[in-house]
Amino acid sequence: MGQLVDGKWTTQWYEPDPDGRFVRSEAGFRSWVRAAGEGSFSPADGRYHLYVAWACPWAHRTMIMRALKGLEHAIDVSVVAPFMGDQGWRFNAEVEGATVDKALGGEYLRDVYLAADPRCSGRVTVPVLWDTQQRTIVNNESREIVRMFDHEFGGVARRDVDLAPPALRDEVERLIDFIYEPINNGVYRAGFATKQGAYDEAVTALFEALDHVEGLLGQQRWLAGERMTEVDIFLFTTLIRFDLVYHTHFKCNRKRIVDYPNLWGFVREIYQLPGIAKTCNFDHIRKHYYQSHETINPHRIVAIGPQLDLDAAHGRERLGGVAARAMIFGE
Ligand SMILES: N[C@@H](CCC(=O)N[C@@H](CS)C(=O)NCC(=O)O)C(=O)O
Repeated sequence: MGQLVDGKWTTQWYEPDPDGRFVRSEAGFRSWVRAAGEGSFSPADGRYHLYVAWACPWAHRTMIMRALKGLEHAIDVSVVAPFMGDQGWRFNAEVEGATVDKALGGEYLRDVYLAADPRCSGRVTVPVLWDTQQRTIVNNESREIVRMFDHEFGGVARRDVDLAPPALRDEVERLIDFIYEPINNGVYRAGFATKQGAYDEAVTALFEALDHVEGLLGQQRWLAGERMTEVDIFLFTTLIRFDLVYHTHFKCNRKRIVDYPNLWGFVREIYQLPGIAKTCNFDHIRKHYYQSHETINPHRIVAIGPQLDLDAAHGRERLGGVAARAMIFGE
């Protein structure tokens, strides 16, 4: 684990605030691909390249949106190896499920950042959307990459589905914000806390939010109501990792997701959609978390984890609403 400072790699762990709280830094590349042709990044088949880690919930969001929109043919993907050591994310095609850097051929993910900006400073994170034409990073913030795939690649995408439609847009934004701090980032805030008070604060807010969402998903099929939207993907990528790693490794162990009938059914409905199971690499998820965070797990032992029956009937039809399979795949 490390970061770039003025183009130089430094090996340093996350710096907590004085109260031991984990502080996540802002993504640095924030340009947009625009369908309307404003600006210099326009959508095109084969032009953009996506860098991901199968382990990472933020990268996972973009892989799910790519699959649901039918963008696999248009946006190729390079996958880093699960272990993130002192040198940061690394490409190693000898590890099953990982690839070389197909766009640039470098050894480390930081080489992609340095190709975009030789004097780059900041954390070297996945996901990264790379433009093969201008040879630069367009964006490295998952929320924005998801939105671009959803709205800006219409001419290229094989499936005509909108997961943040105008009538629901404000509600989707509100819900994305609502789940971000206590849930998506909350598991990290619990896991990376270096003082008891910081951990207590994070883990309490996390389970309060999960309890709330459990109640909501007992009344309606999706977070924004009748139909699946982007925010359901954002919740899913945290929940699918929860019982395997966050529960044990990040000490989020008041309950498991399987103990929440509505959350667990919700996870299964999304997991069972065409193309989603193959975006869930449980081997990379387990190895990445348990092996990479030496301060939390110094001997890097990978915990066995529970056996999850993700293919069991999800039973979400009883809530009415729109089945995602019908909405997206017309089945
Ligand atoms: N805000 C970013 C966060 C991305 C992020 O933190 N990714 C993690 C992997 S789960 C990473 O690459 N961390 C490397 C580091 O912090 O050095 C997003 O949502 O895209």
